[in-house]
Amino acid sequence: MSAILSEATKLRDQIVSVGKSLFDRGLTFGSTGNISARLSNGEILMTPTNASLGSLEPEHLSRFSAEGVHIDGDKPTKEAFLHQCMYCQRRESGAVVHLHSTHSVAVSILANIDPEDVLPPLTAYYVMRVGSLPLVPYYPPGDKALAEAVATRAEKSHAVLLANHGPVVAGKTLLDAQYATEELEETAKLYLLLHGHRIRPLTPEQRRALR
Ligand SMILES: O=C(CO)COP(=O)(O)O
Ligand SMILES: [Zn+2]
Repeated sequence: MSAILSEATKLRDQIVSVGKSLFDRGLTFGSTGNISARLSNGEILMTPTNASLGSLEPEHLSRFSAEGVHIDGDKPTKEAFLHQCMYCQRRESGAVVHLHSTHSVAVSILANIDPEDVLPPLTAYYVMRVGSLPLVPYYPPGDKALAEAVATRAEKSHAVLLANHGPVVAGKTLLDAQYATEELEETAKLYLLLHGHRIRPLTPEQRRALR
């Protein structure tokens, strides 16, 4: 019991510090974005709705039972169902990060992107941390249909891009999810920087060698 309590305390503190780090570096803004992390007993901690990731408070995080019932804490993010869908599809995941990071959102608005895999394999780290990135069709934030559309793609990829909205990334740990989300944002930035230039992405062979 006390082991799970100290695990929960550590995870709460980690969600707060990751949120602040992402917010302070402009990776999300206002009250956009949400973070969740799963405890070893299956409970899930989530950021509250309308909270700034820059000023989260550990004791105010929303807590869900392993069965998905809101137990305590503030009213959860409106994307709670989306986070739960991600965990259902990816049993090994310990955390999910969703941001409105500018370059990723910009790419999610481009016409003529490949909905099966939005970004080319520009760098090794993108391939290693993100891999493939399906586009989820547009639905309003918090819509159950958005969560269901994420679920159908999450089986194949731990990272998805919500059209005209932003990325959702699952990771084994919160740091894994954070780093992959950051890698995705930097790669989206590179992709936009390279617009109009002839590019030389990694070859299929180079990509395969990184797996
Ligand atoms: O990013 C968001 C919705 O997609 C923010 O919503 P919440 O404030 O409810 O977490
Ligand atoms: Zn959002």
